[in-house]
Amino acid sequence: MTLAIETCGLTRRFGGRTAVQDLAMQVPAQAVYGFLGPNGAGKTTTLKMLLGLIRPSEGRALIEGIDVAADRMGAARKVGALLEAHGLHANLTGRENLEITRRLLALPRGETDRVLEVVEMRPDAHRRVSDYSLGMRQRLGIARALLGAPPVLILDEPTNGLDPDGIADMRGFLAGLPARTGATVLLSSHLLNEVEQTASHVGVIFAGRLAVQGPLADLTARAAPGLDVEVDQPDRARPLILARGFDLAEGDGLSVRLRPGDDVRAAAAGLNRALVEAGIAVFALTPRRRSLETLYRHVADQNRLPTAHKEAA
Ligand SMILES: Nc1ncnc2c1ncn2[C@@H]1O[C@H](COP(=O)(O)OP(=O)(O)OP(=O)(O)O)[C@@H](O)[C@H]1O
Repeated sequence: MTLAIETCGLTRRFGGRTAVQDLAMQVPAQAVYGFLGPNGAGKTTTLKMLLGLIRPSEGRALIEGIDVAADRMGAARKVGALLEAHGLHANLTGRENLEITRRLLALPRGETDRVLEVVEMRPDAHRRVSDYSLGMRQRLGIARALLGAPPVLILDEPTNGLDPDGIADMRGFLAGLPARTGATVLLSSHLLNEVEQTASHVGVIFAGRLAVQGPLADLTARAAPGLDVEVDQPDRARPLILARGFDLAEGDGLSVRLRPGDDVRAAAAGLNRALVEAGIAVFALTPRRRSLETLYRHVADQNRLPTAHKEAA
């Protein structure tokens, strides 16, 4: 497997505080890698180390095999980035903004039209950025990251602040980027739905440590199936469920976590019988599909941290 991004023992301390610890990230070429974690987990610090904007305290980061600390400019040539602060000039047009970067990078003239085409913004290129929606600004920021066709794109929360339509558009756009441009995409997010619908690979970071990583399909297949249980006496049902060897997830309601490999239908039938025999009325037993959220909740419980936000939309 060719790796577009690889980190070994990557660690960053701020004073006595460790923001990122011993990170071993592996992003295969042409993946869309969703880098997921709650606020303050260390995502931005990691991205900044990958971009050579801050130095690691220990360990190293490789972009397309180039050590970022040893050859910062060489590594930078392989990467296009979208960070939170765009630095777009609001009083210039979209095209003029791109032209500034194109000239700085000494790229051929046609490059601006090429990236405008990729983000489908040619019809709006002549308008001032001050008249753009947030979604259009994000796209223009991505167009700028695409200038020079770098093999790796690093995008920090690319759907931040977008409306539901904008989020859906951006997801489709990002998921299709590797096929359209051959690039590898690393995107950070605290939104599970976004990552589940966009990414081919996922890494979850908690308190500076990578808790899980791998192809999304493998990770969700590994997630234990679940059952949501609605009864008239949850307080009596709870110990009964635990006595049958199942776990209960934190939160409102009775969210039963089965064991990996458990048959959901057999577990539901057995649980239903036990509850009814105990005189508890069962209103509903709803299987929960294996999803990134199931896995995330499990890892979050193990790390005793709040779950990431579900999308409001
Ligand atoms: N320059 C800095 N000085 C001191 N502490 C810092 C600095 N930058 C980040 N930190 C700390 O490192 C930890 C990780 O922060 P980081 O911004 O990487 O998290 P994050 O996962 O990107 O969170 P968010 O989603 O909120 O941006 C936090 O505890 C943060 O306070």
